Amino acid sequence: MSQVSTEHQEQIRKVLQASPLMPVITIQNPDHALPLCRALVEGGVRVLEITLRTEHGLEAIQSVRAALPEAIVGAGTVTSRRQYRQVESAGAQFAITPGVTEDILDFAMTANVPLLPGVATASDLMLAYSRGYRYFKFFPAEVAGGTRALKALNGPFPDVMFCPTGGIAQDTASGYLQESNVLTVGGSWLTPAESVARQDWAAITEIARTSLEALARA
Ligand SMILES: O=C(O)C(=O)C[C@H](O)[C@H](O)COP(=O)(O)O
Repeated sequence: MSQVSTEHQEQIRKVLQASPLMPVITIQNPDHALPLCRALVEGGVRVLEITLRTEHGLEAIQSVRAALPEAIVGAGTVTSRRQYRQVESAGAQFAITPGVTEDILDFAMTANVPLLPGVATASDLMLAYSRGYRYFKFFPAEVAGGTRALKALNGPFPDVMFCPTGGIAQDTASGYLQESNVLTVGGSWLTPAESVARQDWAAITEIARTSLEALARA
């Protein structure tokens, strides 16, 4: 079986180590992409997951990459080869899938940018682990067992590290980060829809800053 390159795995490790928080960003209005991402970076959070949940995702990746060189931009909700190629062309520095298929795991090995595959079960993990993947998004984290599931998965897979995402909030993030197999935590709580709709970028910066401060105290 083909194996993912150590270079791709190194790149993903560096991304996950660059920030304890990874905001999950869904762009409803293309004009919001840049000020929103700038606000997060100003608050100290520079690894960003911009999802393809809306039609504005690709354009947002492109504009943020061009205007915010200090940010590390990943593309989320990638579920097909076609989308993988599109996010690479838009300039994404890594891709994230909510789950795994053999097809996407194999395709990602041949791609230019590395994949952070999403897993929810030991079976998902085995599919990717056998191909050399060691870094994963754990999704949907809260409903798939939260920190107890991560502790349990650490038994059979002690050399695997996670970015849990899904249902995590500011006050539960630190509990996840205390797990030995968690490098960073993802979520949409860093970009509340009401603040974005009001274009209250100062509030976004403040949430990023206070979330980081809370982790530093924990
Ligand atoms: O869109 C995707 O590709 C996903 O994998 C799902 C998101 O990462 C989570 O749904 C975010 O979870 P919340 O923080 O609970 O909003």
